[in-house]
Amino acid sequence: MKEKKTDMIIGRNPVAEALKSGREMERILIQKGAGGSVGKILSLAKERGVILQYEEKEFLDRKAGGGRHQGVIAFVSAHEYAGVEDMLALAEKRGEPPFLIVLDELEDPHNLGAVMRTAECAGAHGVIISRRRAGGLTETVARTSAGAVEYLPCARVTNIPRTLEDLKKKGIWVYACDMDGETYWKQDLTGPVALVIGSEGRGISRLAREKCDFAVSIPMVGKITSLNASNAAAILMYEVRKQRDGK
Ligand SMILES: C[S@@+](CC[C@H](N)C(=O)[O-])C[C@H]1O[C@@H](n2cnc3c(N)ncnc32)[C@H](O)[C@@H]1O
Repeated sequence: MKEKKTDMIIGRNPVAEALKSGREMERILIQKGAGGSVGKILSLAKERGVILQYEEKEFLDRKAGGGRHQGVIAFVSAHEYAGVEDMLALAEKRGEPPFLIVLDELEDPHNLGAVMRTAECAGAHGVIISRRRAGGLTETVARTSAGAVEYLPCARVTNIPRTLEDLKKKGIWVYACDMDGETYWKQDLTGPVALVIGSEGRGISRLAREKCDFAVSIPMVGKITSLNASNAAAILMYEVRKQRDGK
């Protein structure tokens, strides 16, 4: 029989968001005596009939590999990745031009989590990551995203340049986010857009860059040569939001 894959979700906020999103949940470990916002998690879990298992702090520490669990750990079915088609369908359902983020082999799970969080808040329709380098939607990503992974479609693709080519064929304008580009507020980002963000060390690969229609840049006036990838992504995603909201 095929074994069902499970993931752990650690911490109050991510577990609460997973419960609210309706994600299939096997059980939740609760630290004995934990109070405060745990009450909300308990009522959400009871509403959904999720099994609650009360344990001592040391037990949760062992499971989480440390004390960062805030008294709550959930076991959920492994994350299912979306396809680019699901993102386009979501855009259509919302009656909006597609708004996608493509991460060209970002490596730091904290950056991926932060991008997922901002993308969800800014109303993007999905984040596309590379199967080759990115570690996927791990527990660290889920926690850093503050639960955004529960709501925002994420697709894993084997070849980013080919994916960019496919997006262009679907009428989406592909923007390389790069230090060497046109100042971002001078660009019209109101149409169907995919923002490509490069990796922490290498930036956007040459092959991916060649597939981009435009390059957008956030002006750099200090001595440091680039912004953190998730910060750059956040600025550009909110420029799309601002332009789309007509402000
Ligand atoms: C840490 S930077 C990569 C730096 C890398 N050493 C390079 O030279 O490309 C990670 C990514 O964040 C985005 N980024 C950082 N600063 C940016 C800026 N000023 N304008 C546009 N995108 C930027 C780009 O997508 C970049 O590839």
